[in-house]
Amino acid sequence: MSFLTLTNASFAYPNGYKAVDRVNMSFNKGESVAIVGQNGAGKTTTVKMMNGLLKPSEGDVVIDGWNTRDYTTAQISRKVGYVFQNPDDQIFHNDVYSEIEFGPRKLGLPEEQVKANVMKAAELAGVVPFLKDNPYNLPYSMRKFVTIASVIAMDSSVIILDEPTAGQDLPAMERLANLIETLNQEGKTIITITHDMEFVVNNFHRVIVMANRQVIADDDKRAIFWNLDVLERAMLKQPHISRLGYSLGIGHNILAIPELADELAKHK
Ligand SMILES: Nc1ncnc2c1ncn2[C@@H]1O[C@H](COP(=O)(O)OP(=O)(O)OP(=O)(O)O)[C@@H](O)[C@H]1O
Repeated sequence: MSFLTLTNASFAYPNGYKAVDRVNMSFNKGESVAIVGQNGAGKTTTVKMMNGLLKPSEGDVVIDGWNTRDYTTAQISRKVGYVFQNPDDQIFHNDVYSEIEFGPRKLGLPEEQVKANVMKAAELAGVVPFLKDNPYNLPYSMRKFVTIASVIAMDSSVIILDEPTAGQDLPAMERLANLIETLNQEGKTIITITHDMEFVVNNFHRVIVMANRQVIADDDKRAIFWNLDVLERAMLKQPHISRLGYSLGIGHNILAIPELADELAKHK
């Protein structure tokens, strides 16, 4: 049985706008999944239903046997952590250490465990040198890692990263890749929302495509990035290497540079 399941889940905002319409998706432990689609497709609304920040107007969201209707967001955050798109919507402490320790402390973990969780999360996110700093004295890109650390410190089974690559440089992208791999290896499910198809190719296995408030495809990344009909419907582009292969008329399933090199060698 899946760890997290959305069944015909819809959500309408208080102004009546239906942002998500009968979405079905499910996730197992240890998966890495990217949710992609145009702005306004309903991605953020969907993931906010996964950690109880929003409760479905219709349908169900069930996490590890818990229907989110029956639990508070604080209770659900033990199982599913959500890193906000904008770190400034999440940060509310005056120093990085306090920001990261807030979650595990709220869980009532023993003091030693809180410390261990904070240090592990801070190391993975690369924020150890800034633990005493005020988060608002750090650049935006580093504030994002502070919020990632504060969710990792909760040790939830599922971690959702909403647009983690926005404004990040190469070392930061490497740090992100490393933390995703480490958490996946620990059996955690990592779900991201992103517009960065290279980030998807390099770090995720499965891709869910949303368009116009619904899921239009859910498959292995290779199948998605070579389904040109789905990409067109969602107004998405293939990753660079796939596009190059496509325009050269070779390798109708390639995603990575070594695969393109192999194909080119065959055509010499
Ligand atoms: N609080 C709100 N009240 C009313 N409508 C909202 C609210 N928040 C979002 N919406 C609308 O719901 C739709 C879906 O928004 P959502 O943020 O889920 O999309 P998204 O796919 O995540 O897009 P983005 O990539 O821009 O974050 C958008 O049209 C948005 O304007």
